[in-house]
Amino acid sequence: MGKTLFEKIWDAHVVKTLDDGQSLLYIDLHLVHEVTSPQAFAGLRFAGRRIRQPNQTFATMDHNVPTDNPFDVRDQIAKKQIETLIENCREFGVQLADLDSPHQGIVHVIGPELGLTVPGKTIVCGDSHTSTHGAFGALAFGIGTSEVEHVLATQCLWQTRPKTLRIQLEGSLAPGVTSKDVILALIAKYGVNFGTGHVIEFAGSLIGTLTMEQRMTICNMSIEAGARAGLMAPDETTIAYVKDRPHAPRGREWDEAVALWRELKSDDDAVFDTDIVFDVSELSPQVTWGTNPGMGSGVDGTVPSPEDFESSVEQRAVTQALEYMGLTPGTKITDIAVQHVFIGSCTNARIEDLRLAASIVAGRHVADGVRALVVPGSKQVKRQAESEGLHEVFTAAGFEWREPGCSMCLGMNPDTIPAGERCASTSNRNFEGRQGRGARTHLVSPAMAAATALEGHFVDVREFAAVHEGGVAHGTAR
Ligand SMILES: CC(C)[C@H](C(=O)O)[C@@H](O)C(=O)O
Ligand code: SF4
Repeated sequence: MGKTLFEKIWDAHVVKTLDDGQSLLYIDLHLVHEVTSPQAFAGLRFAGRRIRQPNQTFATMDHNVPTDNPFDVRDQIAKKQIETLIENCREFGVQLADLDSPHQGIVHVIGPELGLTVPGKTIVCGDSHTSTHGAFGALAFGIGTSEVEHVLATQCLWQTRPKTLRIQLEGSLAPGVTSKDVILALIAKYGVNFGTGHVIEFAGSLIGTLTMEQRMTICNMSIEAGARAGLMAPDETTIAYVKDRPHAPRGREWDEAVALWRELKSDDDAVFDTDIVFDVSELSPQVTWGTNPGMGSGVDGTVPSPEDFESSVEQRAVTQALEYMGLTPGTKITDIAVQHVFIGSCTNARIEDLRLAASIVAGRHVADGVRALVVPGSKQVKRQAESEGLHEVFTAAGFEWREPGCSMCLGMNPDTIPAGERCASTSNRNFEGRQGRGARTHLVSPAMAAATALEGHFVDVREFAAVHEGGVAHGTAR
């Protein structure tokens, strides 16, 4: 019997397996940020240990960074975490994309950008959206702070072998529908737990048509389906993306690596624990109406009623969600007005996301009463966007143009939404209080966020001329 992609990477990294099924995995890349690392470094220091492989450890700061002025950290806890990361990296010899580094940015944006993320690697970070890196055919998952310490000290990690789930994405996306809509629709259909205990391999004919950035958006949110990780087999698009990036292999090492990467795919006769086929051709742009990423519908839909759901557990969850969100069943999604729009986060703050949003707002203006923010995912994304003049398109339209960081994705820095107000957000989580106490988050694609900012309420981006003129085909607008 053949092997799945996951099994190939897993088997190549197992150092030893115990009778109870736990395996010790070798970790190729350990990404670190300021929020989940302080106790881990403190533990190392306490035990008098050093880092096993400092060259395979890379740190950045993102969650706490104020995006109006990164050097003016007003919050004392944030300041302490940022300073502590700087000290820890110095003491333990870890490479750090500091606030003044040209490489600083959201950890899941900079890993791929710098060529740290490559096919076949095992990648961990004390952060759930580490699943993003799976788009390269790397086995990448989030770990807790005590595991961060374990990996720092040993470069290994104990894990139970997850099950495998394949999702075959078939068909092609309509103009204005993006990979963000694919993952939101999948989670809306199957729920936030369907991936629990599994590593998802996204396969099917759609993947080959997507850019790396679009693929990352899907893998980023596989964690919101409950999965341990999301994976996609590397192909020529992956290889072209990685080539010549600062940390990518070079010369003979590159040739050898590419030869191995071309073998990294599930064998034809590989068997998955679960197999799903999902047709994307009829998808509409998605908008979440509730308080988990699975509570969503097409923009052409309406807010559901608790009675539309079968189980009493779901009915209660929906009742509570609608109350928190201040929504009435039957309301058209397009009748929901927003006061804030956030284009950013590790899900959708890469250059293609910004190009797509800019193509929609170009020459137009943000609606009255709407505050709109664009927060590039990294310094590199920001530089690239500015070299293309995108910042001018955004600022002329009334958007704020910020410095890189997690920003409004979560309320750990000054960018928050006031209680009771509504935000169309390109991020990945819409939990209660996620963007600030009492804040109401609606998850959407960058195209939808841009269109919503202009109208002041949700609107079907497929009605925008830019979508049809410039070929805003699932997010590749230039
Ligand atoms: C702060 C961090 C631990 C957290 C995570 O693990 O995902 C954050 O990045 C998030 O998106 O909620
Ligand atoms: S951008 Fe949001 S989801 Fe991504 S790492 Fe930061 S807080 Fe987490």
